[in-house]
Amino acid sequence: MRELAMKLYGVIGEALDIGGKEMKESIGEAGQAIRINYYPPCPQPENVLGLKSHTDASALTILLQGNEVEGLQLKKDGTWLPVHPLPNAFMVFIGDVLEVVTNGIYKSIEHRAVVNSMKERFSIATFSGAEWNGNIGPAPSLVTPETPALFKTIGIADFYKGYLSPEHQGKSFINNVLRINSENIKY
Ligand SMILES: O=C(O)CCC(=O)C(=O)O
Ligand SMILES: [Fe+2]
Repeated sequence: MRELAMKLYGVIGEALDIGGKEMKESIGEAGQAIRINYYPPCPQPENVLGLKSHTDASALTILLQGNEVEGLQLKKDGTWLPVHPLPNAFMVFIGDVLEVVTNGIYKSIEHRAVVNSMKERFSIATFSGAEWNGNIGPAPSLVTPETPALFKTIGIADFYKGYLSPEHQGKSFINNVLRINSENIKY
């Protein structure tokens, strides 16, 4: 999974014309975490969420929908869209770290999981994140006089502290704290 994430950073760096090397250096020696989510059947699925709306703090999340039960939803233009599970396919999400590193060119995706009244569901998410001791900020080549830095550069430990603090919901940490001139942003 780590190798796959590193390959994807390389390809994203090429796509942004900054090269894979700078993209990988901006993320640093990527750390890995894994979460296995289990959603038991729920008799009143309309009253609960399996996982509330969030963006991942990772740079990239590689997700396997473990059985072929629908539950994952993505927010697009303000509407929740279901993601039909495909057998043997990984989903790749952009996380908040990659939004910051790409200076807002790649946007982290808001997603959630709903539950099913009859069927259990499980998913396996691997999170590829930034180096624990490093800093996180826009990749240097993506900051130019025409495209000034949209985000501050901060230590990754402070990044996770902010992401996890209870007063922040969804993308409010990167949008309200890390974003420079956040008053100009329309949500
Ligand atoms: O269960 C899913 O499909 C989503 C899991 C997820 O978003 C997460 O673990 O961060
Ligand atoms: Fe997630």
